[in-house]
Amino acid sequence: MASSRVDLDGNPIKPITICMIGAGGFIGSHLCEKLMSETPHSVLALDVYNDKIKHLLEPHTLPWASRIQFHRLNIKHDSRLEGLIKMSDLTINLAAICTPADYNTRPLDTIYSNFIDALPVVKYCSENNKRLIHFSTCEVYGKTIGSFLPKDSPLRQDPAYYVLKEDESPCIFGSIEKQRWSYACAKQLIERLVYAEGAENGLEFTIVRPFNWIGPRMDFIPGIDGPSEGVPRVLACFSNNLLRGEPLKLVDGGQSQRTFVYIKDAIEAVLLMIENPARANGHIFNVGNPNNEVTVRQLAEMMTQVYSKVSGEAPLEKPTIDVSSKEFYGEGYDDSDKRIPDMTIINRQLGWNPKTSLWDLLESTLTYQHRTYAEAVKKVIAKPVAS
Ligand SMILES: NC(=O)c1ccc[n+]([C@@H]2O[C@H](COP(=O)([O-])OP(=O)(O)OC[C@H]3O[C@@H](n4cnc5c(N)ncnc54)[C@H](O)[C@@H]3O)[C@@H](O)[C@H]2O)c1
Ligand SMILES: O=c1ccn([C@@H]2O[C@H](COP(=O)(O)OP(=O)(O)O[C@H]3OC[C@](O)(CO)[C@H]3O)[C@@H](O)[C@H]2O)c(=O)[nH]1
Repeated sequence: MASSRVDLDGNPIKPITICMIGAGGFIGSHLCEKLMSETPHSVLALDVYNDKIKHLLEPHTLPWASRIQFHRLNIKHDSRLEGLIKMSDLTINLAAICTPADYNTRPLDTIYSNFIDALPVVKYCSENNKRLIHFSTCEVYGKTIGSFLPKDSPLRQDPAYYVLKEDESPCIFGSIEKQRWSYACAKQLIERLVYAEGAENGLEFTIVRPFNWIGPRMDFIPGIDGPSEGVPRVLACFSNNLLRGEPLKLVDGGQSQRTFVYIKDAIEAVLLMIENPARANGHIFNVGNPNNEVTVRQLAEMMTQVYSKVSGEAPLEKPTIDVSSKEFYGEGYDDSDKRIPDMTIINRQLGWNPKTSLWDLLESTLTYQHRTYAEAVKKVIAKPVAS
């Protein structure tokens, strides 16, 4: 495996050590899995949790045991961080608060997590001449230009008004009291800082803008492996509703549009960035699937159908219910209207294209959700409520 790997230009790929911050999360767990099963690279996995990568860490007889090391640490205050970055060839920073329910209700934590806490990571990489892959977000684009046109304007159909391009599209956020944008704004500023370190101090960097990557292990099911009152991202919210046999909640009518990409397709793109530094350095990449666009309402309808297929349970007569954003997320929520990634740059630099249709990715993901959670949810529902 190690000797036969070549990069996109035919050069042999040397094994490297990667300092992966936030390795215990959704994306980190899939990236660790890929690196362990298909590459010779080593990972220093940093996170406050490791539940999602336990299967890669134990037992110690696993074939990759010598190539992955977990370090339980909080990057907010841990003096080991610089040493771990120095020991590595590449740092990948995934650590963040990145659930929209937190952006308007915990704006300070959101801004600290996505900007302040990332500062030392950028600084240590720059000072020690270490390459950095920093995870940003598609949310830095905010709203589309088209969303400001009159509802009946024909220009709304023109891709120039909605397709999001790394090097051309503006970042359009709402007013300051719409605290939803605290996350996007913090991510935008850290992107600018990384970019400036590249321009002024020669930092070798790549910035990734994920467009709604979804799949197994995303977030948590409230009351099962996360807080009962917690609000995860839409895949886990809708999975939770389906597992409990309750209607899926459509925020403000579910009219917002998203493109969803299968986590396993997206991880292929990250691996290409890791192994092709000459093609990836200095670039910002959209990583998404422009062919998988739906409104949130359509997503709910499709998930209802797919879940019925994989669980064998008939769908509810009324599978969705409308809720206002104020009721669901609280004061200060706002939304991105539409997110279609332009794929020119990632295509040109890395030749990457997503493969999996929305139906197929939902089928494998909901099969996982049903297998992992259905029994536990049934038990919780069956428990009599204490009076
Ligand atoms: N999943 C997506 O579709 C998506 C979309 C846009 C952007 N992103 C970005 O990708 C990155 C990873 O996202 P994810 O979906 O895997 O989220 P996640 O919440 O599953 O993973 C983040 C991980 O970072 C860890 N972490 C947070 N703060 C930390 C700290 N101070 N010290 C140590 N560890 C810390 C968390 O414990 C968690 O395991 C984030 O930066 C996010 O903003 C993801
Ligand atoms: O029960 C629900 C939950 C959510 N919605 C609506 O679905 C849309 C998507 O919501 P979600 O996936 O939670 O988050 P966003 O796409 O808005 O934001 C994420 O995008 C990338 C990332 O940066 C990290 O993943 C994050 O910020 C939205 O319109 C919700 O209102 C619903 O109707 N019902």
